[in-house]
Amino acid sequence: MAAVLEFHEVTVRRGQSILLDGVDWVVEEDERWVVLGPNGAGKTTLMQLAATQMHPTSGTSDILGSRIGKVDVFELRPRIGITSAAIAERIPRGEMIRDVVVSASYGVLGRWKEDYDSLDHDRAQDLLVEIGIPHLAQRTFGTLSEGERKRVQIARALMADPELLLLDEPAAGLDLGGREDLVSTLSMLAYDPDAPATVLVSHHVEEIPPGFTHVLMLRQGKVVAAGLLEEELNEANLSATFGMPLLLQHADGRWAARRRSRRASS
Ligand SMILES: Nc1ncnc2c1ncn2[C@@H]1O[C@H](COP(=O)(O)OP(=O)(O)OP(=O)(O)O)[C@@H](O)[C@H]1O
Repeated sequence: MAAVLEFHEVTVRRGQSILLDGVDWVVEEDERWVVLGPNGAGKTTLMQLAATQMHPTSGTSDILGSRIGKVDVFELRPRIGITSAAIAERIPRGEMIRDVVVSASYGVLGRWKEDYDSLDHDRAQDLLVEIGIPHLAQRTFGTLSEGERKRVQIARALMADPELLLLDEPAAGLDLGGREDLVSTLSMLAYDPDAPATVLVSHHVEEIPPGFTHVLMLRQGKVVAAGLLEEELNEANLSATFGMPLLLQHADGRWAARRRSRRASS
């Protein structure tokens, strides 16, 4: 199995701050990773490296078989699908949903004068069906709920048939129903053998979709644990990652965590 992402001793420094500190990480093509960590742990920095938007200060980063720093990243980027709040902000509010999705095949945000052929439109429509929102094709982005917008972004990220899918906090800001809808969509993708290698960033174990296989846990730029979810996602690692004693439950493929009560831990 080929590695789609390979970080070796990756460190990122900005002035006196160390954003990531000696990170080793390998993602293979059939794996679905969740990256967990508290605010400021370095998750966004890690995603920027994975998206080829940043170089390590030291160490090496290989994405889709190419060493970052020695390759034209503009050739790599169309092979990577990304959803993030920053990208969502740049989607024009008056854009029709089918155009938000189809324009990803040209790597543009906001339709201009490109010609898309019927194959592109068919693929965009198929993705909207797969993500569960075909009825929104004629709506404009500005009229959608947060949960609907998140799903449009996932369809858009899949449009160019990427080899690596990066989802930066896709459930942020969703209500309970929206989160559950999104988790089940991501779970469906996780179980699809044709879906790309996927990395999902989250603050919450409740957002881990069934079918995800691996976890990377970060605290203060350092890897606390990385490996198979069933081995590495445990109370000791989660408590060390979030810096407090946590109880962790796992039932029906879903995870839940809460602070261990002081009485129970004494
Ligand atoms: N240019 C910079 N100079 C100095 N420090 C920075 C710079 N950019 C980010 N940081 C710091 O690096 C740390 C990691 O930031 P990052 O955004 O990667 O964390 P995160 O895990 O994504 O956090 P959150 O969950 O809050 O989004 C933070 O403490 C942040 O303040």
